[in-house]
Amino acid sequence: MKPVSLIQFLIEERRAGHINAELSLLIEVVARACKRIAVAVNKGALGGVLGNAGTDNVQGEAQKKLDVISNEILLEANAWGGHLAACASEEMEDPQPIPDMYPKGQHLLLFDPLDGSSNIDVNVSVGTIFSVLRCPDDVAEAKAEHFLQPGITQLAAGYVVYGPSTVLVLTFGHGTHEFTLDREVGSFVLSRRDIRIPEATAEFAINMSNQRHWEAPMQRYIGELLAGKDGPRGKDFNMRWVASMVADVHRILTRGGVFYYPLDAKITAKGGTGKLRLMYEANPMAFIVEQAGGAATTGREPIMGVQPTSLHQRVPVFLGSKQEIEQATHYHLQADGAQG
Ligand SMILES: O=P(O)(O)OC[C@H]1O[C@](O)(COP(=O)(O)O)[C@@H](O)[C@@H]1O
Ligand SMILES: [Mg+2]
Ligand SMILES: [Mg+2]
Repeated sequence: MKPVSLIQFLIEERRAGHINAELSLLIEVVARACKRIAVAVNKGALGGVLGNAGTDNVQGEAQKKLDVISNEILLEANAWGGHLAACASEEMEDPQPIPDMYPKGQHLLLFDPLDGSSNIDVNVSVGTIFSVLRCPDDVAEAKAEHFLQPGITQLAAGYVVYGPSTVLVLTFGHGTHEFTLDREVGSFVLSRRDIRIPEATAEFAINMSNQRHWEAPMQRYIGELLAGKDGPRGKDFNMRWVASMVADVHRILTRGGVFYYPLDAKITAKGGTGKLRLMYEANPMAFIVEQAGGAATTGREPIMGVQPTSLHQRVPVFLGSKQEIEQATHYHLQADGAQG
């Protein structure tokens, strides 16, 4: 079979009426920016890109040099094309409108420029996550409030994993597709069309060090997985935790599995609502996973049904193989019912 490039795929999607020319350009621009990020990540110590930037982001987290570099690459690439009204990022408190000197478009782009920051310095996979929304009509200057749309309204979502190979995964709501970067040619080439996540799995991903802080239904669910063949589930489960959501989700899209970042007492004690960010981590990943036949909830409701109230809002994240996500969500709702 002849290789299908990302550009060719985007043309096909336009012909099928799944996207318009502006969204196609937006994806091309994001993919090009991610190729530049891949080069920076790949240079590592030789490019002087490792280590801390010496600044904190809006969430009070120490920024790595690559967090800042990746954010700048994405902003610069997207400023001029006429395909966007504004960008919002994990690394910026407020959205950045397209400068007045450039034409404005109809789309809003949200991104986590570098996901898995703690893995940068140890040469483990990191990534970029993005989500695309439509800017409401008649908005002269897009502000945070215009981004506050539930995940169900996303027009596109994707991520790029910078691992042994650089891989882009994309959805427009018509299946989830994977492209691998051909470094010699410099283009993304379709490597899997219409990815499917198996409904059942025997592999889970969670940061077990938080176990004692979890809510009772989470303790119960993971306890049953750990009990394996001897417990109520009657089968053994394996565990993986990369600590880069992109890499953990990519494994799930490759061989099935589930990923959990539940609420815990450490988070709630600080008034928090989760660890992962709704608008540029949870929503795009939920869209990608659901389009591949998986499920994505907060443990209580579908992630993409959550009405955002702020740009950097955090939510618990349960996603992956359907049967497990349904079971874990059922335990939470059952516990809520018993309490209420
Ligand atoms: O430090 P922990 O608890 O293992 O958390 C890891 C999680 O945090 C994240 O790194 C958060 O993303 P950022 O690196 O973009 O802040 C996820 O990718 C990952 O799943
Ligand atoms: Mg992240
Ligand atoms: Mg990040």
